[in-house]
Amino acid sequence: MLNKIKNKLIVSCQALDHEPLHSDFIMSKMALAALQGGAAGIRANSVIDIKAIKKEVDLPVIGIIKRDYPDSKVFITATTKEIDELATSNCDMIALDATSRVRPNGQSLAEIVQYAKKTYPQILLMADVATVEDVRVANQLGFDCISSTLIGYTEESKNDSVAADDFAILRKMLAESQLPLIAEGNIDTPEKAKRVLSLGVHSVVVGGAITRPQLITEKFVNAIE
Ligand SMILES: CC(=O)N[C@H](C=O)[C@@H](O)[C@H](O)[C@H](O)COP(=O)(O)O
Repeated sequence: MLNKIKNKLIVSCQALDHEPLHSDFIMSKMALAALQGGAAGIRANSVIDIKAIKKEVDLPVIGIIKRDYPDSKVFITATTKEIDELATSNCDMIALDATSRVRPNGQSLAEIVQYAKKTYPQILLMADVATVEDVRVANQLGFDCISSTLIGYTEESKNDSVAADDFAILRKMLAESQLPLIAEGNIDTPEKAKRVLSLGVHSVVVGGAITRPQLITEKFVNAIE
Protein backbone atom coordinates (compact mmCIF):
# COMPACT_ATOMS: atom_id res chain seq x y z
CA MET A 1 0.00 0.00 0.00
CA LEU A 2 2.78 2.46 0.85
CA ASN A 3 4.15 2.08 -2.70
CA LYS A 4 0.71 2.61 -4.22
CA ILE A 5 0.22 5.93 -2.42
CA LYS A 6 3.76 7.32 -2.88
CA ASN A 7 3.64 10.92 -4.15
CA LYS A 8 -0.10 10.60 -4.57
CA LEU A 9 -3.30 12.12 -3.24
CA ILE A 10 -5.42 10.40 -0.60
CA VAL A 11 -8.91 11.78 -0.16
CA SER A 12 -10.49 11.75 3.27
CA CYS A 13 -14.20 10.99 2.91
CA GLN A 14 -15.75 11.71 6.28
CA ALA A 15 -19.04 13.10 7.51
CA LEU A 16 -19.79 12.76 11.22
CA ASP A 17 -23.34 12.37 12.48
CA HIS A 18 -23.86 16.12 12.87
CA GLU A 19 -22.75 16.80 9.28
CA PRO A 20 -25.10 17.14 6.28
CA LEU A 21 -23.54 14.31 4.24
CA HIS A 22 -23.51 11.76 7.09
CA SER A 23 -24.27 8.54 5.19
CA ASP A 24 -22.27 5.48 4.16
CA PHE A 25 -23.89 5.66 0.70
CA ILE A 26 -22.82 9.27 0.20
CA MET A 27 -19.29 8.54 1.46
CA SER A 28 -19.03 5.63 -0.99
CA LYS A 29 -19.95 8.00 -3.82
CA MET A 30 -17.46 10.58 -2.53
CA ALA A 31 -14.84 7.83 -2.75
CA LEU A 32 -15.94 7.02 -6.30
CA ALA A 33 -15.62 10.69 -7.23
CA ALA A 34 -12.15 10.71 -5.64
CA LEU A 35 -11.19 7.64 -7.67
CA GLN A 36 -12.47 9.21 -10.88
CA GLY A 37 -10.49 12.35 -10.09
CA GLY A 38 -7.29 10.34 -9.72
CA ALA A 39 -6.94 9.75 -5.97
CA ALA A 40 -4.74 6.83 -4.95
CA GLY A 41 -6.30 6.14 -1.56
CA ILE A 42 -9.16 6.96 0.78
CA ARG A 43 -9.28 7.80 4.48
CA ALA A 44 -12.60 7.03 6.16
CA ASN A 45 -14.30 6.94 9.54
CA SER A 46 -16.43 4.03 10.85
CA VAL A 47 -16.83 0.42 9.83
CA ILE A 48 -20.08 1.07 7.97
CA ASP A 49 -18.52 3.79 5.80
CA ILE A 50 -15.38 1.77 5.09
CA LYS A 51 -17.40 -1.28 4.05
CA ALA A 52 -19.52 0.81 1.67
CA ILE A 53 -16.40 2.47 0.24
CA LYS A 54 -14.63 -0.87 -0.24
CA LYS A 55 -17.64 -2.12 -2.23
CA GLU A 56 -17.60 0.94 -4.45
CA VAL A 57 -13.89 1.46 -5.16
CA ASP A 58 -10.80 -0.67 -5.44
CA LEU A 59 -8.48 1.69 -3.58
CA PRO A 60 -6.50 1.23 -0.37
CA VAL A 61 -8.39 2.58 2.62
CA ILE A 62 -7.02 4.10 5.82
CA GLY A 63 -9.64 3.41 8.47
CA ILE A 64 -10.33 5.25 11.70
CA ILE A 65 -13.05 5.26 14.31
CA LYS A 66 -13.76 8.60 15.92
CA ARG A 67 -15.30 8.10 19.34
CA ASP A 68 -15.43 10.33 22.41
CA TYR A 69 -14.50 8.96 25.83
CA PRO A 70 -15.24 10.69 29.13
CA ASP A 71 -11.76 10.13 30.58
CA SER A 72 -9.64 11.26 27.62
CA LYS A 73 -9.36 13.82 24.84
CA VAL A 74 -8.11 11.14 22.43
CA PHE A 75 -10.84 10.45 19.87
CA ILE A 76 -9.22 8.91 16.75
CA THR A 77 -9.05 5.11 17.21
CA ALA A 78 -8.49 5.54 20.93
CA THR A 79 -8.44 1.94 22.26
CA THR A 80 -8.01 -1.70 21.23
CA LYS A 81 -11.83 -1.91 20.94
CA GLU A 82 -11.73 0.41 17.90
CA ILE A 83 -8.80 -1.61 16.47
CA ASP A 84 -10.88 -4.81 16.73
CA GLU A 85 -13.85 -3.11 15.08
CA LEU A 86 -11.74 -1.72 12.23
CA ALA A 87 -10.23 -5.15 11.60
CA THR A 88 -13.71 -6.29 10.49
CA SER A 89 -13.95 -3.51 7.88
CA ASN A 90 -11.34 -4.86 5.46
CA CYS A 91 -9.36 -1.59 5.65
CA ASP A 92 -5.72 -1.74 4.57
CA MET A 93 -4.32 0.59 7.20
CA ILE A 94 -5.54 1.83 10.58
CA ALA A 95 -4.74 5.35 11.75
CA LEU A 96 -4.68 6.08 15.45
CA ASP A 97 -3.98 9.03 17.70
CA ALA A 98 -0.27 8.88 18.53
CA THR A 99 -0.07 11.95 20.75
CA SER A 100 1.28 11.81 24.29
CA ARG A 101 -2.16 12.44 25.78
CA VAL A 102 -3.71 10.12 28.36
CA ARG A 103 -5.82 7.48 26.63
CA PRO A 104 -9.14 5.96 27.72
CA ASN A 105 -9.21 2.99 30.12
CA GLY A 106 -5.56 3.53 31.08
CA GLN A 107 -4.31 1.91 27.85
CA SER A 108 -0.95 3.10 26.56
CA LEU A 109 -0.07 3.87 22.95
CA ALA A 110 2.73 1.27 22.97
CA GLU A 111 0.30 -1.37 24.24
CA ILE A 112 -2.24 -0.61 21.51
CA VAL A 113 0.34 -0.68 18.71
CA GLN A 114 1.74 -3.96 20.01
CA TYR A 115 -1.74 -5.46 20.23
CA ALA A 116 -2.67 -4.35 16.69
CA LYS A 117 0.58 -5.62 15.17
CA LYS A 118 0.33 -8.98 16.89
CA THR A 119 -3.38 -9.56 16.29
CA TYR A 120 -3.68 -8.10 12.78
CA PRO A 121 -0.17 -8.24 11.23
CA GLN A 122 -1.60 -7.69 7.73
CA ILE A 123 -3.01 -4.25 8.61
CA LEU A 124 -0.61 -1.30 8.40
CA LEU A 125 -0.57 1.31 11.15
CA MET A 126 -0.46 5.08 10.78
CA ALA A 127 0.49 7.37 13.68
CA ASP A 128 -1.62 10.54 13.76
CA VAL A 129 0.69 13.06 15.43
CA ALA A 130 0.57 16.68 16.57
CA THR A 131 4.17 17.51 17.54
CA VAL A 132 7.75 16.77 16.56
CA GLU A 133 8.13 14.90 19.85
CA ASP A 134 5.20 12.65 18.85
CA VAL A 135 7.15 11.80 15.67
CA ARG A 136 10.20 10.77 17.73
CA VAL A 137 8.06 8.46 19.86
CA ALA A 138 6.18 7.04 16.86
CA ASN A 139 9.49 6.12 15.19
CA GLN A 140 10.15 3.63 17.98
CA LEU A 141 6.76 1.99 18.45
CA GLY A 142 6.25 -0.18 15.37
CA PHE A 143 4.14 2.12 13.18
CA ASP A 144 4.41 1.85 9.38
CA CYS A 145 3.98 5.56 8.69
CA ILE A 146 3.23 8.88 10.36
CA SER A 147 0.65 11.51 9.49
CA SER A 148 0.52 15.16 10.58
CA THR A 149 -3.26 14.92 11.17
CA LEU A 150 -3.41 16.44 14.65
CA ILE A 151 -1.21 19.54 14.28
CA GLY A 152 -3.21 22.39 15.78
CA TYR A 153 -5.84 20.13 17.32
CA THR A 154 -4.21 19.39 20.71
CA GLU A 155 -3.31 21.53 23.71
CA GLU A 156 0.39 20.94 22.97
CA SER A 157 0.07 22.07 19.34
CA LYS A 158 -2.70 24.66 19.57
CA ASN A 159 -0.38 27.47 18.46
CA ASP A 160 0.90 25.53 15.45
CA SER A 161 -0.63 25.37 12.03
CA VAL A 162 0.54 23.09 9.29
CA ALA A 163 1.16 25.66 6.55
CA ALA A 164 2.68 28.45 8.68
CA ASP A 165 6.14 29.65 7.64
CA ASP A 166 6.17 27.48 4.53
CA PHE A 167 5.25 24.31 6.41
CA ALA A 168 7.99 24.81 9.04
CA ILE A 169 6.53 22.18 11.38
CA LEU A 170 6.22 19.61 8.60
CA ARG A 171 9.84 20.23 7.63
CA LYS A 172 10.87 19.63 11.27
CA MET A 173 8.81 16.45 11.33
CA LEU A 174 10.43 15.29 8.09
CA ALA A 175 13.86 15.80 9.62
CA GLU A 176 12.93 13.60 12.61
CA SER A 177 10.82 10.95 10.94
CA GLN A 178 12.37 7.55 10.24
CA LEU A 179 9.13 6.44 8.60
CA PRO A 180 7.20 7.69 5.57
CA LEU A 181 5.58 10.98 6.66
CA ILE A 182 2.19 11.85 5.22
CA ALA A 183 0.96 15.45 5.14
CA GLU A 184 -2.57 15.79 6.45
CA GLY A 185 -4.69 18.53 7.98
CA ASN A 186 -5.67 21.83 6.43
CA ILE A 187 -4.04 21.14 3.09
CA ASP A 188 -6.81 23.06 1.35
CA THR A 189 -5.46 24.02 -2.08
CA PRO A 190 -3.80 22.09 -4.92
CA GLU A 191 -0.79 24.41 -4.52
CA LYS A 192 -0.31 23.38 -0.88
CA ALA A 193 -0.63 19.70 -1.83
CA LYS A 194 2.05 20.13 -4.48
CA ARG A 195 4.32 22.07 -2.13
CA VAL A 196 4.26 19.49 0.67
CA LEU A 197 5.11 16.72 -1.79
CA SER A 198 8.04 18.77 -3.06
CA LEU A 199 9.26 19.07 0.54
CA GLY A 200 9.52 15.29 0.66
CA VAL A 201 6.38 13.95 2.30
CA HIS A 202 5.33 10.50 1.13
CA SER A 203 1.72 11.37 0.22
CA VAL A 204 -0.83 14.03 0.94
CA VAL A 205 -4.29 13.62 2.50
CA VAL A 206 -6.97 16.18 1.66
CA GLY A 207 -10.35 16.08 3.36
CA GLY A 208 -12.64 19.05 3.84
CA ALA A 209 -11.46 20.98 0.78
CA ILE A 210 -12.79 18.13 -1.38
CA THR A 211 -15.47 16.30 0.61
CA ARG A 212 -17.09 18.80 3.01
CA PRO A 213 -19.25 21.02 0.78
CA GLN A 214 -20.51 23.04 3.76
CA LEU A 215 -16.90 24.18 4.38
CA ILE A 216 -16.30 24.87 0.70
CA THR A 217 -19.49 26.96 0.56
CA GLU A 218 -18.42 28.89 3.66
CA LYS A 219 -15.13 29.81 2.01
CA PHE A 220 -16.93 31.28 -0.99
CA VAL A 221 -19.41 33.11 1.23
CA ASN A 222 -16.64 34.57 3.41
CA ALA A 223 -14.76 35.72 0.34
CA ILE A 224 -17.70 37.64 -1.13
CA GLU A 225 -19.09 39.15 2.06
C1 LIG B 1 -8.44 16.69 13.45
C2 LIG B 1 -9.34 15.64 12.86
O1 LIG B 1 -10.30 15.25 13.48
N1 LIG B 1 -9.03 15.19 11.62
C3 LIG B 1 -9.81 14.19 10.98
C4 LIG B 1 -9.02 12.98 10.82
O2 LIG B 1 -9.33 12.00 10.26
C5 LIG B 1 -10.59 14.63 9.77
O3 LIG B 1 -11.70 15.34 10.26
C6 LIG B 1 -9.90 15.51 8.70
O4 LIG B 1 -10.87 15.83 7.73
C7 LIG B 1 -8.72 14.87 7.99
O5 LIG B 1 -7.65 14.75 8.88
C8 LIG B 1 -8.24 15.66 6.76
O6 LIG B 1 -7.95 16.97 7.11
P1 LIG B 1 -8.65 18.20 6.33
O7 LIG B 1 -10.12 17.97 6.33
O8 LIG B 1 -8.25 19.43 7.12
O9 LIG B 1 -8.07 18.22 4.94
